[in-house]
Order: sequence, then C-alpha cells, then structure tokens
Amino acid sequence: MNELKYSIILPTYNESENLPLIIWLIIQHMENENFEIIIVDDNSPDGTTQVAKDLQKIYGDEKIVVTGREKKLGLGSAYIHGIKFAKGDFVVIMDADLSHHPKFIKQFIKHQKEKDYDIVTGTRYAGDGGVHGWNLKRKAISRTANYITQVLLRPGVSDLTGSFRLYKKQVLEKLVQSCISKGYVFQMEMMVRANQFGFSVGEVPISFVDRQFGESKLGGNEIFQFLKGLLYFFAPT
Ligand SMILES: Nc1nc2c(ncn2[C@@H]2O[C@H](COP(=O)(O)OP(=O)(O)O[C@H]3O[C@H](CO)[C@@H](O)[C@H](O)[C@@H]3O)[C@@H](O)[C@H]2O)c(=O)[nH]1
Repeated sequence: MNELKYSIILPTYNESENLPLIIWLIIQHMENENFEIIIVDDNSPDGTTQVAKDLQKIYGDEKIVVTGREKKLGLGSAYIHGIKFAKGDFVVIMDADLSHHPKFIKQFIKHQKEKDYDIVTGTRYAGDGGVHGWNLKRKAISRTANYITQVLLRPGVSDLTGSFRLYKKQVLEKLVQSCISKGYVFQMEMMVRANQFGFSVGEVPISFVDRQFGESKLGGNEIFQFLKGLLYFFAPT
C-alpha cells in the first residue's frame, strides 16, 4: 500500500448518470492506493447530490466526501471549494463525465515519483494523447485556445486547457491563491502561474473521450471568459 494519500476532486453539475460508474472505475483503478474522492456538486437539478450521498453510503464516508454550493458557480471555483476538504498529500482533479479515464491516475502517480514533479498534467496534444468524439467546432475551440496561449504566454506545457491533473497539495494551494479565474479558463491560468512560480510539470499523454451521457457546460460565455482571462495577463498591473 502506498502510504501517500491522494485526494481526487470530482466537480459535478448534472452528472447523476455518470457518477456511479466513474466512482466505481476510480475505486477499481486505485487498488492499493490510499485515496479519497471529493464530489463537489452545485445543487444539480438532476439530483446528482442525492446520487453522491447514496454512493457515500455504499463506499463509506472515509472514501467519499460530498460537498457543494447552493448553485452553479463555475468549474474553477468548484475545484477551489473541493481543495478545502482534501486531506491528501496530492490532489487529482478530473471530470466526472467519464471523459477522463481513471486508469491514467496511476500513470500520473508513477510519473510524479520519477522526478518528484510538482504537477503532472494529462496531455491530449503530445505523444499518444488524443481527443475522441468531439465535433470539428469543439476541436477547433480547444486547439485555438491552446495555440493562442502557447504563442502569447509560452508556458512550456502542451495541453493548457485540459483539466486532468495531479498536484502536490501545497503547490495547488499556492496556485489557487494566485488565480483569479472562476470558470474553464482556470485550467489555463493554473499552468501559466505554475510556469511563473517555477514549478516542475510532467506530462502524461491521455485519451479524452467525449461524454456519452449529459451535456458539456462549455458555452459562449466560458469562451468569452477565456479570452478575457488571456487579456488579463497583458493588462498593466
Ligand atoms: N460543481 C460544478 N461542476 C461543474 C461546473 N461546470 C462544469 N462542471 C463539471 O466539470 C466537469 C467538466 O465539465 P464539462 O462541461 O463536461 O466539460 P467539457 O465540455 O467536457 O470540457 C472538458 O474540456 C475542456 C477543454 O479541454 C476542459 O477545460 C474542461 O475542464 C473539461 O475537461 C464535469 O464533471 C462537469 O459536471 C460547475 O459550475 N460546477
């Protein structure tokens, strides 16, 4: 048994169909690891909180922590909320909609140990990494967001907008204190800040598979917020 503890944060909004399976898969793929799963649900109208509480009864409240906010307040701030409950030495952040396969977590852990990385990020844009199931528009949004950020900010990471990552807990706490973003742009800002602070970042290629159940919450407003976030880095301080 690995003595280091891992806190896996799952932000959820209308994920009642996906939650039982992702939790089961995490538990299968984290065999012999010391871990907890923190579900951050924003009072989803589809009853995700109740599903989370039912799963907590099955697997125990040592393994599953259920928390959340009264209403949908954005992905970035959901992570920040979840971190407050994390008791692990490391924090893993991932989507709850099965687009991030839990089998990669052990690869992140192994890679982290090899060079004592501060952060290990899954990448869809290097090595064997890839995206499956997105339409052309969605692929273009992701590629363009990554490209613009790479060119303007040169953070030295191939996938800036992905959210499947492992952080040393103290590193994550320092990063979230310095981040101002609340929505999806949070992922990009975290990597840019990590570069500014000089944190070491390892990459593990991952396959991102688009969700089968439910809908993405990435809308026009999130894209606008992303562009606004980019502009912020160039605004005089
Ligand atoms: N608690 C909470 N959870 C949220 C919120 N918005 C989204 N989520 C949860 O965050 C995860 C990702 O949301 P999706 O809306 O399914 O993301 P996506 O469109 O598939 O986007 C993926 O790709 C983006 C770009 O590469 C990533 O930036 C994003 O994190 C995600 O991995 C899911 O578990 C979803 O329920 C929110 O406001 N509050």
